[in-house]
Amino acid sequence: MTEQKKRPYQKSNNGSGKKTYYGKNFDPRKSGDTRRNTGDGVNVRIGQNFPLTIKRLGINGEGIGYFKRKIVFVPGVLPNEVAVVKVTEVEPKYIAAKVLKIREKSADRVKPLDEFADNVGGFELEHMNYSAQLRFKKDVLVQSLEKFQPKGWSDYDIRETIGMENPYGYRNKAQFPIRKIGNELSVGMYKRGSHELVDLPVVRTQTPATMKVMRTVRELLDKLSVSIYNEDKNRGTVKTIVARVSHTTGEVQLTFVTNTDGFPGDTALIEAINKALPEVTGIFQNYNPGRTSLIWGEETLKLWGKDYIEETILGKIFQLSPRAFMQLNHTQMSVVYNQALSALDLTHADKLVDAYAGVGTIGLSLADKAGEVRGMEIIPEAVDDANHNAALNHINNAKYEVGTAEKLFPKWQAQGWVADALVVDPPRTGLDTALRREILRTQPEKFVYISCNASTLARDLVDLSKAYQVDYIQSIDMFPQTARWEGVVKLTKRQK
Ligand SMILES: C[S@@+](CC[C@H](N)C(=O)[O-])C[C@H]1O[C@@H](n2cnc3c(N)ncnc32)[C@H](O)[C@@H]1O
Repeated sequence: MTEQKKRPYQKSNNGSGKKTYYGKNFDPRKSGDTRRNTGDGVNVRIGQNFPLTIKRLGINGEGIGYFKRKIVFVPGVLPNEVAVVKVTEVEPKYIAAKVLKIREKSADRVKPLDEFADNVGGFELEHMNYSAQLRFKKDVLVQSLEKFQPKGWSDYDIRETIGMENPYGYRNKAQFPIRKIGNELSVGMYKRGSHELVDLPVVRTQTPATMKVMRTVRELLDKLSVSIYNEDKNRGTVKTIVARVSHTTGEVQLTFVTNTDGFPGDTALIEAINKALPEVTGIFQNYNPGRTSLIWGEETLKLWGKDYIEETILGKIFQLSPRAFMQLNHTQMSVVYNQALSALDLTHADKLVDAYAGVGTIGLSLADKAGEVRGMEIIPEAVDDANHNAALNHINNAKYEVGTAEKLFPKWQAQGWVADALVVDPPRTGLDTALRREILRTQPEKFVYISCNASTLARDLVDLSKAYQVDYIQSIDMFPQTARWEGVVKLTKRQK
């Protein structure tokens, strides 16, 4: 088979007059062909260096500059900086590059507290001072609105991002793979764009409690010679360690994700954990065999201790089993829910729908302000937890059902249960088209959209703004030091 046939993805004229075919993973350095005319007359090759002025940050926190009018993405740089960069990827629509040297530094640049921040994912903004990070999060929203242009967007009241007093130590769950590298155990995160695991003794965005458990468990696994997963051979037992702490009680739930059904050495390990870490109140095994990009498998077994940890949110208690979803930042989660509460302005006559409910944290927190609450969620265990949490808090006016928002919302309306108020909190993909259509058809009086993706929010607002006006958008920083955005939108029905 010829080279062309193997890589039929995209064509490029490499300047020689011949057509060359490049695949997604094609590395021209290995083929000896390093020149790329990217189809727009811009000749650039992988490995080429040039100085670049950074104009702004993109939605993933990467710096954006232009090389001969072509967009260049560079992680780790800030607006107004001038950097010498080296091209790592050339694509028809963009160039990717890495920084070699920063010639002119931004006044917003700070030294990251996490020394590995430039290397592993999840710390995209740690080199930027915190007030600049908050400005960036407002800007991400503006960029998305500018791109999709929902009705009236340029007049939206976009409020200053609510940040944290201390933008560190907020992550209440650590989920770290573990591998044996040489004679050492590494527990941490993968290097950006690679499969190289970096051992992380300190991660400043994590709560100290999760890191203490992580590091102590690493030592105990080593001391007791517990079998560790070897990915190359697809053998061994412990793959991932998950530690989740309750902000309310300080209790830690510990889960070992394993490659094997059995867990040799677990009795001695549990005994040692009990002695060294009294804050661990429940230990679980989740079985997830083989090479897979999914962290969790289907089966979870309690090895020792309590079934749940308990968390309090706006005065309500929530029991969390190992797989139950809970926002990672307890402090900012309360800010988001309070924002939703004040934007909804519920009365005891209101029927409220809590769409994309997880374990019911939003609807149950708001239940005593509403007449009735119904929620839906696609994960059956989460729905069981939501109904269980309703009973635990003596909430009699809320019930949760398994199913998609796009199916159940219209079904309830058709059955005569018509919502006065709606809160949606979808995953990053945003609202399903069918749900948007149904919202436009039924137009609940009160409507709040909680979003974790400015881009899909802006897309959804193109539809929703046909019937609703956007009163304001409040960004809330749920993930300091990262580029991730979160916000609450208050929508009001347009006057006919
Ligand atoms: C961003 S989480 C929000 C969870 C919850 N509201 C909270 O604050 O913890 C989104 C939830 O939507 C659920 N989900 C995803 N697609 C859904 C759909 N089409 N209909 C209903 N729920 C869905 C996910 O399982 C997940 O629990």
